[in-house]
Amino acid sequence: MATRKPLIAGNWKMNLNHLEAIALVQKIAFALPAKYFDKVDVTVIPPFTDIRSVQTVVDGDKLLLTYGAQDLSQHDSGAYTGEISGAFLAKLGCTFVVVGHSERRTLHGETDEVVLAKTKAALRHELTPIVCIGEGLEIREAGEHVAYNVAQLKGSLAGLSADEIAKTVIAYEPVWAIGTGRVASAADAQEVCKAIRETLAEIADAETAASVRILYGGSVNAKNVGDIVGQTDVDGALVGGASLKSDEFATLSAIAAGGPLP
Ligand SMILES: O=C(CO)COP(=O)(O)O
Repeated sequence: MATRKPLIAGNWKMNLNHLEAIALVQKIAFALPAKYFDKVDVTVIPPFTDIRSVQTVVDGDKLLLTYGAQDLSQHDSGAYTGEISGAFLAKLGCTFVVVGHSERRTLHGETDEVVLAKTKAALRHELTPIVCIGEGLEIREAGEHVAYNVAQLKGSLAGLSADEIAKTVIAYEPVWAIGTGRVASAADAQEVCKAIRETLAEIADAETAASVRILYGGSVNAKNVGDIVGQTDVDGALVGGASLKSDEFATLSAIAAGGPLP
């Protein structure tokens, strides 16, 4: 079976200006010595306006953490006021780009079709899309969460080749667990992440499914990350609030690396 290196991605959402971003990246780098990076990939996902500054710190200090963006346009250039091209993100040295976060799906009406188009745009520019899916509370309470996530995954990756799917990361983020402090149990996370991997085997192949990293997101912190990333099909976490605290983010990254604590 493929070995999947854990990935911890810090989604800063709309927090921190570019000066605050520089300070946070420096603090994370200080708190997380180089030795951890053999066992965990760590990335920060700041707002667009911070990325150039983050690039300067990462390159200047030769940091091992990577960075990415929270969204991109499905188009490469043109009359799309306010949109950001994947070409620009690639030029800034971004490794990852989040697509289809539930806040974009809900607040900006992004459908699976839009998420698919953005996933394709990311792949065109050699960015790794972190494709987000996740059910709301009503779906969970109705016990329909597995089928719902499988359908959302299929819609968001429809028509991609196995090679393209192999270049993605999938994030399962139950909407009811985001920013609420209500984390899914490790077993809840595993149930859906396992179904995601089985679906990847169906739409791509078993080898691809075994290689793709699947993250859990929703109220992840240093206390619960160990249990969550200990699950067979959970390969890391997409972290919101806790990614804004350097010590906590470094600690949870070290836990995902298998320790010891920094
Ligand atoms: O949405 C999230 C990450 O993308 C999760 O946010 P919280 O960790 O703040 O719940």
